[in-house]
Amino acid sequence: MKIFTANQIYKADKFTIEKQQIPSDALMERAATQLFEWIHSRLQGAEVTIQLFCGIGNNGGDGIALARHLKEADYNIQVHVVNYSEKRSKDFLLNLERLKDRKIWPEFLNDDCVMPEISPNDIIVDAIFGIGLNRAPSEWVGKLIEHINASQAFVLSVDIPSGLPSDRMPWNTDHVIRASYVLSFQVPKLVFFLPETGVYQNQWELLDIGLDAEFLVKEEVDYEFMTQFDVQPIYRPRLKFSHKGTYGHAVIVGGGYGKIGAVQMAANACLSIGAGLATTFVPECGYHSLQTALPEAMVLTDAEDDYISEIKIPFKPNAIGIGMGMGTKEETVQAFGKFLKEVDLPLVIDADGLNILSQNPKLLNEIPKLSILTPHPKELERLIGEWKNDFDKLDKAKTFATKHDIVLVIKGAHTITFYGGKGYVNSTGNPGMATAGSGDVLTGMITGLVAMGYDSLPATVLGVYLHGLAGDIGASLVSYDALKATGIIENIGKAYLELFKRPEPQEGKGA
Ligand SMILES: NC(=O)C1=CN([C@@H]2O[C@H](COP(=O)(O)OP(=O)(O)OC[C@H]3O[C@@H](n4cnc5c(N)ncnc54)[C@H](O)[C@@H]3O)[C@@H](O)[C@H]2O)[C@H](O)CC1
Ligand SMILES: [K+]
Repeated sequence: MKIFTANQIYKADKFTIEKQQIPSDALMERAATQLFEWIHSRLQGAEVTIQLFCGIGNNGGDGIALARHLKEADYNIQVHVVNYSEKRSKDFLLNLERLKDRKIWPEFLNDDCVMPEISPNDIIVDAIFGIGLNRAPSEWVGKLIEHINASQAFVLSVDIPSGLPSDRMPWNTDHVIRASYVLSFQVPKLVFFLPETGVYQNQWELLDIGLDAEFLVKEEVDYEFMTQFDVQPIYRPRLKFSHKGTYGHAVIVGGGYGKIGAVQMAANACLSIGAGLATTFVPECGYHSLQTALPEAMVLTDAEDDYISEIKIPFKPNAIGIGMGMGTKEETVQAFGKFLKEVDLPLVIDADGLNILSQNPKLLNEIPKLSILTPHPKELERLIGEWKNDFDKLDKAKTFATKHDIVLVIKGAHTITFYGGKGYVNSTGNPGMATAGSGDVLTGMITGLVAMGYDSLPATVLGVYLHGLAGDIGASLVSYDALKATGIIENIGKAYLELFKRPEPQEGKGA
């Protein structure tokens, strides 16, 4: 699913109005109808007070039109116009007239207004600013937003929490609505997925306002949100007349004294995702535990007992995952550097493989093209340097991936994969996956998919999605808190099955 910028949404708007030959307020009416139906199907006419805070742009217009629908269904409403500018939009004014025609007179809030009383039992509709916000809200509007945030009422934001710009950091973090729920139109907004800006909403959901399908299909975007619908076509079914050789031989290189488990989990995940064969390459000390814990895998050992000193693989594998539990001992750094020069297939590099790269930046030029790097935020910072904010992080990550022609995975609540100047935002996963070994499992899964013949980008996007989905299934069985990395591996099979269940209506999860 494409993630549009505000400008692209305006373009889609214009295109739709022209192609469908509808008046400009028709989209606002669709938006208001969808908002009303969402609310009405849940409240069923309940006697709760709904306080609508409407700006003077089209977001406010949506709110005003919604107020009319709510009134017609006999809801108990209070409408406030947050009068932050004299430049009222045409469709806002049109809907204000329609509201007045029904004898509803909104209260106009200005910079000298008394803050309206809000009970914690009220429902707030936040339609102050939408995607048109392009400068800091003035101080009194900021104070009104603080007042709403302090009310403890349920806050339903229209399109985007007011005060949150769609493509940059907020000017003042206190002057952004903390939404209980966001009903966003047609396409998700990038800010929902970033750690610093995703905190302004608990949950979001899309409402279809019928923007033109041709435009949605054709428009090129910088980011995509990878839903079940987007990931399904990547999957390649196993063939009837295939054998284990068809699904590739993966090698997992890593481990050290006390850190053999990382390799074991990666290799286990690699086989569980479907690789034909898996061989581990570990220091000698890992031999017995690996052979015992994972009988399906083969084991090659380094000459050293406790650490890796020379990486020798006596056959040509289809994929190599490297770095977990490997340490950054000088001999290991040398071995890793030498290996990078020799190897002629894309690698999946994680953990200490990444740490060695950031400590020895010259090695960055030796990374085989189309390799996949899977840093968590700290590892990413060591690789690309500090960032000012999430948007700066995305820019730096994109530049780094393009410069080295690699797939870069930024792990987190919504893992983002960069390749070819584009970012793919993952839709699965949960906080329970922030647990030891979760990253080793992901590396193993992606390595397995590469071994099976998937190209680097599809292997990564599919691997990240299934990893999150396996984690979601695991957490549904044992809770977020009790989920362990091995619990993710155990549910890879169920994740595959879930991938092909009938898609549910698009619903997002907040921060
Ligand atoms: N295609 C769609 O998705 C549709 C979306 N709709 C809704 O329209 C808004 C966007 O409306 P727009 O009028 O462009 O912007 P806002 O309502 O967000 O309004 C702000 C308005 O005020 C100016 N402004 C910006 N920042 C400030 C500020 N800090 N202080 C004062 N004034 C400011 C700016 O010039 C804007 O014009 C979208 O979010 C949806 O809710 C349509 O209803 C249907 C189609
Ligand atoms: K809003």
